[in-house]
Order: sequence, then C-alpha cells, then structure tokens
Amino acid sequence: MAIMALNPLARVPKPHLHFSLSIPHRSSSSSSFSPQSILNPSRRRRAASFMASASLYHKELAAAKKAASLAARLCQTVQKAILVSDVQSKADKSPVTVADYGSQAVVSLVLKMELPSESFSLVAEEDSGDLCNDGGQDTLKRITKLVNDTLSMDGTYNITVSEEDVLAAIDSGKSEGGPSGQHWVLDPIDGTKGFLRGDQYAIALALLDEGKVVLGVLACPNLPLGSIGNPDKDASQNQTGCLFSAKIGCGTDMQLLNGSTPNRIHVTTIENPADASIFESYEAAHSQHDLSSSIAQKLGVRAPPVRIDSQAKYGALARGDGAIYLRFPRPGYREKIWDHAAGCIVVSGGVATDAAGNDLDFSKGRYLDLDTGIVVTNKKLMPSLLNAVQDALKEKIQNAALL
Ligand SMILES: Nc1ncnc2c1ncn2[C@@H]1O[C@H](COP(=O)(O)O)[C@@H](O)[C@H]1OP(=O)(O)O
Ligand SMILES: [Mg+2]
Ligand SMILES: [Mg+2]
Ligand SMILES: [Mg+2]
Repeated sequence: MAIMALNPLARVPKPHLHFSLSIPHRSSSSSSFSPQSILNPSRRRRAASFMASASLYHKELAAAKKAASLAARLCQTVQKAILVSDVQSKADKSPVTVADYGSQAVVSLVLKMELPSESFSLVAEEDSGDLCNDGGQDTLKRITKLVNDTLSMDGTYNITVSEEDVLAAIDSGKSEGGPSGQHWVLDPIDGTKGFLRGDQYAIALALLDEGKVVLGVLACPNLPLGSIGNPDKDASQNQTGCLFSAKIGCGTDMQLLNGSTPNRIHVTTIENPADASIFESYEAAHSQHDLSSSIAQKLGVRAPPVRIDSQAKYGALARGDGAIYLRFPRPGYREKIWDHAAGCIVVSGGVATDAAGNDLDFSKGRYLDLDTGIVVTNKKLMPSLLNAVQDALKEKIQNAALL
C-alpha cells in the first residue's frame, strides 16, 4: 500500500479520508456517543463538505494519473529512437507521430479499464482517418505494438489489443464535449514540435463536469524537477519527468513521473510586475512574440522571456518557476479545449483568462471561443497584466493602421 501511494502507475487505490475532529471528552458511561451527535450544525455541514470534496473525483484523478503516466512512457520510448516513418503531416500541416496516436490509444484504454462502471466520453485531438488510408497499415502495426508493449510494462493489465481495438480507442476521442455530463479532454502530445526537437511536451488530460474543469493531470517527461525559469545548480536539475495533478478546490501536487511522494506546489506570490518572468511559446508561429515584448516593456519586466513548448508552461507556472504566461496566436487560429483544460486547473492558485479578462469557457464543445489571446498569472498581478495587454493590443492596431 505504501508503494501504491507513491507510484502513479500503481493500481488505482480506494478513497482514503484523512479526517480528524477534536472531540470533547465524554464520560465512558454514555451509551449514545458518536462524533456526529456532538457537532453543532455548522461544524457538521463543514465536516460533510470536507468529506465530500476529499472523495469527489478521487478515483477519476487516480485513473487519470495512471493513464497519463503510462502514455508518457510510450512517448519516451518513441522519443529515444524516433524513425523518419514515425512522423506524418496532418491536413493542417501540423506534425503527428506514432506517439501522438499511441498515447491517445493508451489513455483511452486505461481510463475505460480503470473506470469500467462510468459512462465514457472523450474529447481528444487525434483521429484514425490517416491511419486507415493507403500506406497507413505499417504505421498502425507500429502503434499497436507500442500500445501493447506499454500496457504490458504496467504489469496489471492482462490484455493484448488488436489493430482494430487501437483504431477504436483512438476514435473514442471524437466526442463533442459540451455543457452537460462528464467528458474527458485529452491532448495525447501537447507540443508535438517540441517532442520532435527533443524539448518539452506534455500529455494533458482533464475531466469536465457540467462544462467545468474538475480535475487535470499534466505529464511532462522532459521537465526538470528544479525550476526551469531560474535554474540553480542543485541535483534536482538532473532529475527530469514531472507529473502535475489537481482537483477542483484541492490545490495542485507535483511528483516525479517515475514515482515519488506528491508535493503540494504553489504559484509565485510576487506582486511587483518588474520582478516577473514571462513564459511564451517556443514556436514563433504559435504566439505573437512582439506582443509579449510590448507587454513586458509596459510592465517593466526585466528578465528576458522564457520560451517553452506545450502546457509544460502551465506546470512550471503552477510551481512558481515564472509569474506570467502569454499566448497570442495569429489571427484566425482557434484554440482547442485540450490545449488548456488540464493546464488551467493545474495552475490552481493562479488565474487564466482571455485578453479581455473573461474566464475560459470549456463548455462550448471542442473549441474555446475567446477574445484575442490567453493570459495566466497570480491574482495580485492580473489587474496590471490585463491593463498592459489592452494597451499593447491597442498600440498594435494603431501601428498597423499607420502602415
Ligand atoms: N498555428 C498554431 N498557433 C498556435 N498554436 C498551435 C498552432 N499549431 C499548433 N498549435 C498548438 O499549440 C500548442 C503548442 O503550444 P506552444 O506553442 O505553446 O508550445 C500545441 O497544442 C499545438 O498543438 P499540438 O498539440 O499539436 O502540438
Ligand atoms: Mg497536434
Ligand atoms: Mg496541443
Ligand atoms: Mg497534440
């Protein structure tokens, strides 16, 4: 049991409630003694709500951690020795690899096996279309082997999946999501370009309940345990592979992907924007870096921006490596829910909004409808950040009109 609690790949444990109340001394002669009977109504309500939130989504979070950790193993196997034939281009010209497909299949299969009694809806990035075309057969064989090797590595699943099973597992991610019921939201590899470069990427998995993100997990196989924004030279820099997990109202934990005790993490508490450091996309095509520079200048930020791929930025922000995440895609780009759902809940002590300060709305289906961009920071810095964002956007429009 002790090992199971430390290892995200262990069998999903039953909920444990660590619940203690100070109970006044009662004479042992009392025959009707019970803690509930001596609590006043408001303490009883608080106790009940504590117990409810501790157990709510407990088994779903454990299943999500296990699914994302196993998918991360598959991705690491592929990244170590990637073949030219492992990479393809999608219709929108973005890359997709056997690891994206394999990760999606593993997460879908593991969630179904770990939560057999729950109805299953998954909103995920990939589909099997290109694998079913001419020439897709060899790729599908390779993915199926990767999936079977990964499931058998775990040691708790006694199954072998067929190519058809893999196609079905990938295509179970076609749900439209929406405002009612529960939906899993998955980016099997967020930051595929980072993955191909050997840099940062994340397996990002979240659960929506009635349109709200209620839990999220980010597996970041290449993220160092120590701070990425301000690396010091301690041994934690040599350890890589972080698993972030968060449940609504319960804060965020981080542990090593290969198993360690989860530690509670917190966003930075800095209040002076000049002390902030800014995270943004590594890929210039994914976010307008000129806007970030202009915002940084208005805030008086001294440090140069830190460019990182994927939702690893949200994880790094959640533990205070940096203070601000700025994301301004080119006009016309539509943000997808799987690119932000897990990240937003993982950065639980902070706030994520669009450029106008509106909360992100995950209840509208596969896309996020939002104003211009996404900004994330702590609660103290958000008002000055939003002012700087509005000024920078206005200035950019005025400058464009002058040209
Ligand atoms: N043209 C684009 N503009 C903005 N984001 C994009 C674009 N193309 C892909 N993405 C997605 O942006 C995210 C990477 O963000 P970042 O640039 O912050 O690393 C990924 O989710 C990536 O998808 P994918 O999941 O396929 O890698
Ligand atoms: Mg992609
Ligand atoms: Mg993505
Ligand atoms: Mg992806």
